[in-house]
Amino acid sequence: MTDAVHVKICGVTNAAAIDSAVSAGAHYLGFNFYPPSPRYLTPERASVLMRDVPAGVTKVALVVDAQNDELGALLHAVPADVLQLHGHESPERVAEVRARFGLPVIKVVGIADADDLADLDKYLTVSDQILVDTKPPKNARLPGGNGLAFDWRLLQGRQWPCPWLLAGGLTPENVGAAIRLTGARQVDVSSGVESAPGVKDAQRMAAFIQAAQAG
Ligand SMILES: O=C(O)c1ccccc1N[C@@H]1O[C@H](COP(=O)(O)O)[C@@H](O)[C@H]1O
Repeated sequence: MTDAVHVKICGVTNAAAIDSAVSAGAHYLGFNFYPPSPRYLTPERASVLMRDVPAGVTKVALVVDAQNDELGALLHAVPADVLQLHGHESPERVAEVRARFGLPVIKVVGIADADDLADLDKYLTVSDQILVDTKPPKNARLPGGNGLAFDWRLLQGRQWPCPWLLAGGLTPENVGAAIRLTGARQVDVSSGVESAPGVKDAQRMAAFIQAAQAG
């Protein structure tokens, strides 16, 4: 028997959403520190919410092209377990962040076509995990969290030497198919389990986790 698929619920913004996600079996919770996002939390607010996350659930701090002073202040304020780098961070920058701040790093790589998979390879030795997400369209307001899927067939037959998560436009309705097609053992979702931008829906989170683990 294989282990259950791990689910990351990204962009939780209040205690009720955290409770629902944890009760439903989320393995990771994502806290968003990108100010333009509807899921943005101030470090002060996030630190209050993160204190009550049970041990065993990984608290991920999502940042976009954050500089060292910003990261230092953030990690001084919040008890994050992992950093998610969701911007244009180079492999050298990922290595620097990991060494300087001493936390495991999830580097996000955006995929639109097969060429983007070559970029992914550059991060395999510097990142603890890779998050394979949809490359944002040029006119997108956000670098992620847009509810857009990429062609999952691009990942068929791929294997990487480090753990990875699949993201981008996942929903309770499509996550099972996405897992079957890609072989993902970890999935990440934000807008697909919301009733409005930034508002997590308890039923959709539970349905998503159930579908992923049945997947
Ligand atoms: O969710 C956001 O607002 C966000 C903002 C900036 C960078 C990343 C963001 N979200 C991440 O994007 C993926 C995919 O989101 P979705 O499921 O397609 O809505 C999500 O898993 C978050 O990690």
